[in-house]
Amino acid sequence: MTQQDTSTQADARIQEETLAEFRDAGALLEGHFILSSGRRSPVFIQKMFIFQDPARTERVCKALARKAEAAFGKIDVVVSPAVGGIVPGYETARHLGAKAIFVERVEGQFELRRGFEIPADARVLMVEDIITTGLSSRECLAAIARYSANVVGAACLIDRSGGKVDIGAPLVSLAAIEVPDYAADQLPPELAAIPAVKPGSRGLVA
Ligand SMILES: O=P(O)(O)OC[C@H]1O[C@H](OP(=O)(O)OP(=O)(O)O)[C@H](O)[C@@H]1O
Ligand SMILES: O=C(O)c1cc(=O)[nH]c(=O)[nH]1
Ligand SMILES: [Mg+2]
Repeated sequence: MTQQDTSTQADARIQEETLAEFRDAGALLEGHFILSSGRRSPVFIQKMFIFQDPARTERVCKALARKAEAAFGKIDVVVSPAVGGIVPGYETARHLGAKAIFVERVEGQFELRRGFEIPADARVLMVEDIITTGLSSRECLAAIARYSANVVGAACLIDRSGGKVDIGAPLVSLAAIEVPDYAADQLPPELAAIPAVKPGSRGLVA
């Protein structure tokens, strides 16, 4: 067996364990969901059902830290997009021995606030919770780029594009699965028949 076979098997095991954590947490929801990108899906991965359980969060983020470290080496600073990225960013940073900071939306645009800074020589990892189209990740990376930071890679818990998305930085995920989503004006009839809900925070007004 080659080294590549061994790492493919390890990745498959990590993917199974990660999906089992989400399933056991009741985080794999079915219905009609409006995603952050505006696309619609019959499936929503409610990551907060993982993050409300510190022990479960520790297990998945420890695995993400090990995978990110193997791919990108030493990390000094983890930057995550609020809201969903804050908890996994912090917990992954804890296992990497790195700092954890986040960008948040100010009039719709991600910015570093609260006095957060990225040292010029820091090796930065962007940590997302779930990636669908990669829009939020690209916006987060664009915000980080304004600080001339050295982004060495990105990591997420679940990549819903099945590994197809290009966020403009090398990406590792614990699980890469293809989940269907549709343009709002191209809904299959069974989805159109269900009232839509929007669980995420993009575009929320107080
Ligand atoms: O790859 P994308 O198409 O951008 O979708 C994924 C993004 O959607 C969710 O965030 P959302 O904006 O819904 O808000 P949240 O972080 O508060 O959950 C999730 O946390 C990712 O940031
Ligand atoms: O695309 C999204 O907005 C999205 C999908 C998903 O399954 N979970 C989530 O938190 N966001
Ligand atoms: Mg988010």
